[in-house]
Amino acid sequence: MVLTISNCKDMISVTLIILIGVWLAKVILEWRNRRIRLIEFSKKLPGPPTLPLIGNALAFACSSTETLNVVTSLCNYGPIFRVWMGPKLFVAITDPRDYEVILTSPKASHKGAFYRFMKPFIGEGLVSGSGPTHRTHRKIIMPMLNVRVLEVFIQYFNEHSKYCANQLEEMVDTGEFDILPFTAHCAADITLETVMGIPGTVQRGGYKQLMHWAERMYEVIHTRIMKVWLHPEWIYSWTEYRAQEKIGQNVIQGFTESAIERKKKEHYALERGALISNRPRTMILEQLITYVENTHVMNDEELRDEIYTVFTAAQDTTGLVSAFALLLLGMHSDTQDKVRAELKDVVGTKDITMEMIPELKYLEMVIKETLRLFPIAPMFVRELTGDVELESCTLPKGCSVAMVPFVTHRSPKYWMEPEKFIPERFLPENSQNRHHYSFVPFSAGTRSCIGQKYAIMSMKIIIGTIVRKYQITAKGSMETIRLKTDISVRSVDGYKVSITRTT
Ligand code: HEM
Repeated sequence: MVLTISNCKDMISVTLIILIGVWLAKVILEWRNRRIRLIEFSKKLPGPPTLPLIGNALAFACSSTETLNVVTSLCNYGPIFRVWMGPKLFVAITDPRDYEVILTSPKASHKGAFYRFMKPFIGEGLVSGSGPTHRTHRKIIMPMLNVRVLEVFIQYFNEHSKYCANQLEEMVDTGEFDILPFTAHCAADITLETVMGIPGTVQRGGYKQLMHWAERMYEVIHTRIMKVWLHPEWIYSWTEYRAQEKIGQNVIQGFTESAIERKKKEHYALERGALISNRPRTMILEQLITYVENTHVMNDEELRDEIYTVFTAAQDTTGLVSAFALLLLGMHSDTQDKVRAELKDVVGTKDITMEMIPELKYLEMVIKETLRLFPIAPMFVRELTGDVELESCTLPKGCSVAMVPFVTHRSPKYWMEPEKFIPERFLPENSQNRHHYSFVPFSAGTRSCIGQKYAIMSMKIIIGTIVRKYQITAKGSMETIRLKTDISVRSVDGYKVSITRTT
């Protein structure tokens, strides 16, 4: 038989079709087996009754004021339980021993699928990305927040905190007001300066659009995560949320790109000697540009997403936790007096220096206690890339694991009088018998917060500068603070305080 070219082509096509068919069948079979395994495993766990197709999704389709109540009440199913969000299995855990296993396991370093809803705003930056690119970028960015760098940043922490305290002058003896806009704008100026390397003028009324979207973005992301019918792209793209997302994306990306362009021009001008600066190039964006120009390890898009990720991760959190801490100090005047006495002792009337930071021990306990009661990330999720063995069971590959610090931080199993604000519980002698992972406001392990030192330092200076100058009072008590969540934990009624000058 003569083998013609067309015969040959036919044979190749048939072979290709067979190979693709075999590969497809293998993929489908593996997927089916994985699903059967997940379903069988889920049957062994306690959890709320499920509906066909949507599972428990309706329980989460609630308002942001109800989300934490829903999650807290689900935790009554025990330290490990299951929830189905449509086709996705979530195993929720609240035991610190299980946190330790998950947070230190290389098979649990992938962020859950829902983090992809953050991508329109922060791309695949450190918070939302996973895999080898994430590991490389983390290795590059983490050392950029070292002590030597923080020594340069402290000047900006002080400068903007003092501006904030001066702005509060106009609120003295005027009655109740919300302190969050003051601390949030102060934190924004600090982060603009130290992360982007550009003058922070939010407290002077600058960057209004950016600030609006920096906050609104979390509400949009949270809504999509919680409402399972908004997950498919073909539905979401028809909604008002997508239209809003586009506007926010343009503002955020436009702002970040122009900051990068300015800094790149500055970088080249300094290289050419056309510009002279007496300041070290330590702001995160400046460090990153120098690194990328030398190594070409990130493209422009990655650089943009990483820098905005660090900006928002630092700004939203430090402003919010400072407001919570001031609210709590307003409700606990004895604690506030102790903080002020320590500040008088350690700092006097000077600026807070690097050497003074570790000496502000009581203030640190106040910040930790605030983070215990109001962990900014009330829950974090990992997707397992392999089986992981806990004490009680083996979690199967492919399931999502939700850790719930909001519940663990308030559990009577690990904390005495958990609903009370008692900073002294963080004294070394009172912490000895506590499991290390019972307090995880910054997460832990390979995906822990890279800005922990920056955060504690900047918050000590924001809170310390305000408390030195003003006596704060707040009505109500811990029990009366109503909470909502839009990724972060927030107070429904704001952070209402009154201030008078300290004598
Ligand atoms: C009170 C302040 C802060 C709190 C409570 C906090 C908390 C957290 C938590 C819980 C995570 C893990 C989130 C998850 O697994 O989904 C995280 C990650 C992260 N944080 Fe923070 N953070 C704070 C401040 C900061 C600051 C000041 C920066 C930067 C200067 C920063 C940068 C980051 C980054 C880049 C990640 C992602 C790390 C990774 O996955 O590799 N954070 N933070």
